[in-house]
Amino acid sequence: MPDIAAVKAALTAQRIETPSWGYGNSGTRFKVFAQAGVPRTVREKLDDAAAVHEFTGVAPQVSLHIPWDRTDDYAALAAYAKERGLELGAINSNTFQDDSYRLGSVCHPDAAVRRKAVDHLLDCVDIMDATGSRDLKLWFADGTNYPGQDDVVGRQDRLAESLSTVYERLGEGQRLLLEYKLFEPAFYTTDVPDWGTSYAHCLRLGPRAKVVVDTGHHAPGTNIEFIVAFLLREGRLGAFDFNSRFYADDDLMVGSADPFQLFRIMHEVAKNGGLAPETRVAFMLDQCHNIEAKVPAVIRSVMNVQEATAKALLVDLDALGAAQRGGDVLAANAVLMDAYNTDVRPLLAEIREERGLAPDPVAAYLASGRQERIAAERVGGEQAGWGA
Ligand SMILES: O=C[C@H](O)[C@H](O)[C@H](O)[C@H](O)CO
Ligand SMILES: [Zn+2]
Ligand SMILES: [Zn+2]
Repeated sequence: MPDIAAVKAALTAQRIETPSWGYGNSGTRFKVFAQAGVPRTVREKLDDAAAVHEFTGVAPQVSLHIPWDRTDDYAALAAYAKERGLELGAINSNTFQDDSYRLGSVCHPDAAVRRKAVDHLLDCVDIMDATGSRDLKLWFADGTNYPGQDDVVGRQDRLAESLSTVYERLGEGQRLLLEYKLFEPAFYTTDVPDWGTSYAHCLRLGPRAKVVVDTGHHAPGTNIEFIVAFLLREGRLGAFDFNSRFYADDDLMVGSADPFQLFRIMHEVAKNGGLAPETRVAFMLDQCHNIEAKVPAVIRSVMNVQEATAKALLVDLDALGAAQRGGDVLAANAVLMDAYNTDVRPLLAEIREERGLAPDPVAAYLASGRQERIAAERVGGEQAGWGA
């Protein structure tokens, strides 16, 4: 049976990184709904991230997205975050919102456009030097919409060349994380469409290049936990972009669409050393709260990851191993389902209370009146959102 003290220690040590853009306005091509109290500045986004950490105790890092979070003094921004108990986490590049990237960025046929994209990526590494961030997170919208539009191998050559230029620039302790995505905004080929393509480029680059698994970026029915287990075995799982979806890259609250899938993923993570600090897997959220209140939604998402992790840590690995070695299919499956069907909310409430936190962070946040306060204070100015 799992050692409860060890389970509690692992849950207390968990670190979940929240996305700055999750606090801003977001939507779809049909509508971006503005909400009262939405941040207007990167510092107000950090204030919201600090509130999530204040109520959950396990969200001390926040990812930035450049240029959405561009500022004049990143060292000062890091100090602002530190004063609020936060660290600036992954730096996300953005080579998908400039007109010159219509036919791609690092894979674009035109060398001048590729140069522009690579210069932006190098700027992001400069920002990492200033913020103390260790991870450069790269997602490319690059791809094609019609057969024949461009040369598949040619685009891979351009991608490899661009990535190696950036990899060479990485400083001490810094990593390059390459995110894949099946489709959107490209609808025929995507230049980094799946884990295999990202993994192959990472192998070619070197040991500090790792794969990002965004849980919304797979074809329906993909066994994501297999990919996670494989990458952990290879030492190439760099990070998660957690969210959930019913159809495509819906970016809904992690665990809201398929909590069993999240549990299966966290089972492979916990079982294969993915929670160990030295493995350096970053657990990030990548979500957009188009219609729901944003800070409570991020708090709920952090709790969903905690619950899936707690269930995964309660798997009786000895019993599971024995059943697997004995070929006892039903017993092996039952071991996992026992853990999954365990209500871990009392355990998590107990851990929070032992840390001086409220047992139910969402209820405590809503009762704090902070949501009403920021809605009253954050009037005027331009609300943050995609592209703002
Ligand atoms: O679909 C886009 C990817 O998930 C990226 O991680 C992107 O940078 C992020 O979603 C912000 O839009
Ligand atoms: Zn993502
Ligand atoms: Zn995505």
